[in-house]
Amino acid sequence: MMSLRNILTLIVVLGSLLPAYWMGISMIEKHQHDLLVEKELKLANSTKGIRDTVEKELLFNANLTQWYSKDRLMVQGMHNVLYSSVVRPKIEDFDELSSSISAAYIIDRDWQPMYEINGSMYHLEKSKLLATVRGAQDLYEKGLTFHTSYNDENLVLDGGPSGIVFVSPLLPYTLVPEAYYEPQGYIMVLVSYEDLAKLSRPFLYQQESVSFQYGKLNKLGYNANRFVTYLTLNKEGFASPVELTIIHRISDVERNKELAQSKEQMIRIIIVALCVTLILAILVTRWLIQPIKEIEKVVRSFRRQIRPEINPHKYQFSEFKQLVSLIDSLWQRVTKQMDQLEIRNTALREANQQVQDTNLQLADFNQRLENTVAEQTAELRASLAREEQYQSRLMTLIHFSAAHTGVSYHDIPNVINSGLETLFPNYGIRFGFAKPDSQTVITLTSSEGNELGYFDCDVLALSCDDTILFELLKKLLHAWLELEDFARRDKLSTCLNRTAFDSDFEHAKAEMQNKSSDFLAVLIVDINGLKTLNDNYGHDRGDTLIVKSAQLIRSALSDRQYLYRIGGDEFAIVARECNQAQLRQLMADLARVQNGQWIDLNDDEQYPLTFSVGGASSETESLSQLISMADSDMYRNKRKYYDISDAAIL
Ligand SMILES: Nc1nc2c(ncn2[C@@H]2O[C@H](COP(=O)(O)OP(=O)(O)OP(=O)(O)O)[C@@H](O)[C@H]2O)c(=O)[nH]1
Repeated sequence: MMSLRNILTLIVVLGSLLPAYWMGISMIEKHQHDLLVEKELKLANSTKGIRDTVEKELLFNANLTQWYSKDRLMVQGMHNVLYSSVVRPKIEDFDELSSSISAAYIIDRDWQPMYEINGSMYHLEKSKLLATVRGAQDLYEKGLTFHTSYNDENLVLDGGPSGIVFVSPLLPYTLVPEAYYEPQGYIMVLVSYEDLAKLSRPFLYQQESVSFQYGKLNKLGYNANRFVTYLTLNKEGFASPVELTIIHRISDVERNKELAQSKEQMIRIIIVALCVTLILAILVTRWLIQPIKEIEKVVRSFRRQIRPEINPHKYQFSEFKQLVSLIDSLWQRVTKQMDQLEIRNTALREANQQVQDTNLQLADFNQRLENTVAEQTAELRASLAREEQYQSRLMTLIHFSAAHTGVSYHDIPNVINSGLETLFPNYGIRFGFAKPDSQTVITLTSSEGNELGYFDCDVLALSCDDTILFELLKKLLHAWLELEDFARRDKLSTCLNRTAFDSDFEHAKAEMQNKSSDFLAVLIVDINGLKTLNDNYGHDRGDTLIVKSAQLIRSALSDRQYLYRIGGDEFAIVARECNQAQLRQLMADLARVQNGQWIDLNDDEQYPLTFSVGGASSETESLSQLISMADSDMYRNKRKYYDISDAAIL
């Protein structure tokens, strides 16, 4: 932003320089115009000066010529030995009187050259000039002066080769018009153009020249560098007026140089005038802006919050004094009000700080409250989700436990495992009727001690909810499996019953056909002499025999070999992975376990516990023939038993 000081400086400087500049330009233009006029005037004056000088000189020379032609001593000296000695001094005086006479000849009445000044009589005698001037004899006899031009370099020894010639007859008489005279001789004066040009030199600039032509030349074409004037010299005693063409060759270079020098001088003067004006303008500006600078100082001081020292004598103008005084009073009022405002602001800042502190505390409290609410909400949401998931799993469990209808016994593990995968997808819990080879087996046992099935499950890995859910599942399954087991169990012997045998044997055959097991063996066991015991000691004793027989048979079996009571005193064993050799071993074991076995009838009576065993393995028999072959084998062994018994009794 421009300051008032700069604008004022600009106005003063421009206001003073611009008029001076315009005035200077106008002066230069006027001066140039004057110079051009002066140039024309000088040119005209030069030409006039040349013409006047030449005219004056020629007139002077003509006068001298005529005057000397009437000098009595010279006329007498022409043909008089006594006076002849005065001719030369006379002619020498003549030469001294005129600065422009190039040569002068004195010629006798017979046109014989006699004296010369700066000439050659020899050459004059032979020159055309002499012949020419002789031709004007009738003019001489009238006492007139003849004039012509010459162009012969030999006629003037020290001077120009061309010029004007004046010839006047030497007459001892006073001239009377229309009278005839007899010339006593002739005086011939040669004025060279070169000498006339020397006389014109003061009127010429360097590189300018002037030349002369005898007569009036009208055929000169226009040339801007040439100024032509005509001189007509008419004098009493001349045969005719002398006409001379003066050709002044002008040099514009020199004249323009003079103009340029004059213009340069004028410009210098104007520049000096402009500088002086500028200095004056600066001085005036400094004087004018002094109070403005003082006001600026005052304003800067106020801006720095410092009250300046105000000196009224530094201001030339009363307006500035009033302005500074006004600013000072305003500043005092503003300072007072600012102090009051500062006090209020301090109070407001403190109040604001308190509000901010309170707000911060509130914000902190809100934040903590929000965090607590968010945490509790998240916990609640998670709890609800867990509850929902738990309920969903419970519902799954309920649906699962309620969907037992129509499931065959051998499909039960598949159904249970499917349910386990749904309920405990992350734990890999498995269920089966066969005991797995694992460290984490959980056995499901019936209320009567029968093993209903096996879980392969790491209970410790289960979460609290999953443990509860698993226990619930176990209980539900326990009820289901116990019911199934009850249906498959013979009450008396606690062995599996005939229904279970039919089902299990069909399942075992199916496994064989699916190649999931190598061999299958079936054994038929029939108790010996049950009818006799029943008949003689009652059914209770018979039941005891059945129960103890079942216990003995079971003691000989492994985990993969199952015992079934398929008739009153008849049992069946289904043995998986059992070839012919293993079958023989099992039959041997069954024979071994019954050795020395009996039941007590009373204190001193016992009844032998024996049974006949027959078996068949799929290694040697077809599956469809296994039971009948085992049965046949058992009867064969029973007959052997009785044969041996009968033989012993007999
Ligand atoms: N105490 C008792 N007897 C039964 C039971 N079921 C069937 N019996 C009897 O068992 C007897 C079987 O007779 P048999 O087939 O001749 O058998 P056995 O007397 O052992 O003769 P062998 O088989 O040839 O050795 C019948 O008298 C049946 O009444 C039962 O649950 N309890």
